[in-house]
Amino acid sequence: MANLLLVEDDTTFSKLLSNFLGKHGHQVQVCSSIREAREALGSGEKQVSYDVLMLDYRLPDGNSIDFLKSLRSEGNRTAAFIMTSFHDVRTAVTAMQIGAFDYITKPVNPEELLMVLREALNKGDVTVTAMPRSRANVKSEKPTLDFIEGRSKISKQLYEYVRLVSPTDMSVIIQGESGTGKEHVAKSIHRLSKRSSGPFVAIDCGSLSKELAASELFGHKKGAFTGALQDKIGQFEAADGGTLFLDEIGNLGYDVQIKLLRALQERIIVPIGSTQPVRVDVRLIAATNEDLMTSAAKGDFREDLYHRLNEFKIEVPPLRKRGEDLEIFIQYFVDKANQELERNVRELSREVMDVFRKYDWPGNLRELNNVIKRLVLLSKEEVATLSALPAEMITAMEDPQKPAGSDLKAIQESHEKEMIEKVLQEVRYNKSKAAKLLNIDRKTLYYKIEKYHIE
Ligand SMILES: Nc1ncnc2c1ncn2[C@@H]1O[C@H](COP(=O)(O)OP(=O)(O)OP(=O)(O)O)[C@@H](O)[C@H]1O
Repeated sequence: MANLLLVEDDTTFSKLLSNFLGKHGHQVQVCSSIREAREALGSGEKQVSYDVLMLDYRLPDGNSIDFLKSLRSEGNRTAAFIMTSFHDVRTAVTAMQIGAFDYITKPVNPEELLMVLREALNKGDVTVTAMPRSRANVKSEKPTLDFIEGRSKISKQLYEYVRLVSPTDMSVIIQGESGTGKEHVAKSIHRLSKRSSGPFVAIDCGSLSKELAASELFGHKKGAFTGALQDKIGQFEAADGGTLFLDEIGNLGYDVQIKLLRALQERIIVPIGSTQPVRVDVRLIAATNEDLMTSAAKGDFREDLYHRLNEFKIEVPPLRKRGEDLEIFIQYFVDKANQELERNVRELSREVMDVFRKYDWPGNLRELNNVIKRLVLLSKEEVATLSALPAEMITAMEDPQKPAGSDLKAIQESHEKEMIEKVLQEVRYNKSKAAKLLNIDRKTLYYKIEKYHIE
């Protein structure tokens, strides 16, 4: 039996859901707003712990992504998943970056809900999936080989770079949208490196609170701060002789960035509260889904650290640009889901394949994996048909405006480009004036002019 916190403002739906989950032996605390959820979670000594948080995306007093973000920054690591209507899927994708375990689309399919819940319970809280993903790795984890490279030109180039940089000791930045497989690429680099018999330690910087980040990375001495009840080894030391993978590195605070730079330059770290430097031999791989150059230009990320990390950069392409790979990945995920869920789906109907080819997969491989898992779970026959896809996905495909209108990033960028061009014309290409009017610094403006090929 699990202890669940359900935050959902649709009372009919939350009643249905809690009855259903109750029948499956779970205890459900229902709240209809963020304020109520905060009360239910308690604080300090009165903190109540839950096994899983189930959050509706839109709530009367805010959205659950911001809510989860603030919970994570307060150190709450309870496994969480978000329930959202199809139109919010992109937002849900960002939720995964901040440590939501998964998302499911509404209307919620009961079998799918139980599957996601089971997986969340198996993984436990995100201390087990994020940082401790590293702790489990401390003893030289052999990265799993359960991945495929793909055959498209862009994938071939990706793995050519991987093979090129692996044997060196260069720091690497892996850049790519959420769910494209950056961690997989990092593991491949480790596996092909001279350090492969050493540990591969992965840390999700997005789920580290500001207060705990330094201690997680560099360790601390007993009594260094309230709550430091004993000495703790940081992940840098845990990765000694191997590879340290920092996912979502852009989320590290400025102070930690300074310490990180020192660790990279001098190959020593100093645990919090200690005066004793510790020598470490670690190769660093960092992943990001934002452009660190822009963050550096904006002053959010230290430029010196950026250059130190950027000895080699690898771009992991979004799924929509991987062409023929889509089919290979579909087959791979169908086989995997058949095995996991004890199903026997041999193929996807032509209509399903059509939808898959037209869809632009904002959540990339992770989203494809999730959609296929659901499809396989709901398909009792050998051929999976449209009926097992979320209805909203099909509607979106039938809407001719959809492909052009759904890529939020593309829309944003095109607006940004238009605005920059307009302002530049207005000030007769005086870049200082333009930067002032656009409320960005000159460096960022130059960067964007280059990025958008503005003449
Ligand atoms: N080459 C691959 N072969 C098979 N599965 C893959 C491959 N790359 C990624 N995946 C699967 O896709 C999902 C996302 O991969 P991964 O976590 O590496 O992405 P990411 O880019 O690091 O995500 P995030 O930006 O959220 O940190 C995982 O379930 C992973 O197993």
